[in-house]
Amino acid sequence: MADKMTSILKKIVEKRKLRIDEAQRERPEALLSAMLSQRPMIRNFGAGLHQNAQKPAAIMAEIKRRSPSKGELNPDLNPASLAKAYEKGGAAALSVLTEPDFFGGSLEDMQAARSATLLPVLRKDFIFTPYQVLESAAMGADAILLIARILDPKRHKELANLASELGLTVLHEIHGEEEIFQTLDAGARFVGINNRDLATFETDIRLAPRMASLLPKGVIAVALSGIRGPEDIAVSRHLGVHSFLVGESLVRSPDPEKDLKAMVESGVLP
Ligand SMILES: O=C(O)c1ccccc1NCC(=O)[C@H](O)[C@H](O)COP(=O)(O)O
Repeated sequence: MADKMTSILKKIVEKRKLRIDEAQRERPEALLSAMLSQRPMIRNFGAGLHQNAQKPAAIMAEIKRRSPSKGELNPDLNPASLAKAYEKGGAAALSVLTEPDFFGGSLEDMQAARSATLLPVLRKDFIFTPYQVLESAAMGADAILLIARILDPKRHKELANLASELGLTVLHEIHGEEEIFQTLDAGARFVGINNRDLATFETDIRLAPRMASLLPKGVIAVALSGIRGPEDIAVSRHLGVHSFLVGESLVRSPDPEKDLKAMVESGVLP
């Protein structure tokens, strides 16, 4: 395990280890492998993401009940109806938090959201074991998140390779420049740049465009965290990032379909 984690990440990972032990007792690897033949047809997660200023913004709309930085966001959230609103609002994909202890999520939330729409789904979790990658595929995810900061380079590559063998797309998350090499070495095609500093919880929406300019051509940058509305999307697009992950502002919205539409349509160049 990488020794570059903030204290919140350490806490989440420690708790996750206990949950993985429980899951392995409940659904051993052999069972997950058997389930693979019955998983739903994989949806193309990467197809909707882009870095084209002329297209509407590509937005992964997130489903999360609470977070360490903001506490309860929407305790009454219904994953299926929120997913439908996101689909109508023009989401490129769904991102569903499945971590239970800090975000109130579950694999059931992911499955309910996915079944309600035709959108591809990212399992948003803290993944650091091959078991979790297999579990994601068996439980119907189309894509997984791999966070560079919680992985050492060897494990990062191993998990990315396994995901690809299982037909899953990987969104690689980085925050610091020093994580770029590790991520590219793991074969990244989609790199999520987290605008939120997980040591302080401060967000800076200019971070993603700055870091995106350091990525090689052909790698798609996705701005993660802290996007509050169409103005933030327009600023980021002006600075060169056109794909986004938006959580809190949509989850708290009284009309997520309308708000998402406004974000999707924001900052398109004529
Ligand atoms: O959001 C947190 O407090 C947090 C703390 C520790 C690890 C991860 C955390 N967030 C996960 C995310 O990456 C966000 O859910 C995602 O980028 C969406 O961000 P936002 O639009 O600001 O809700």
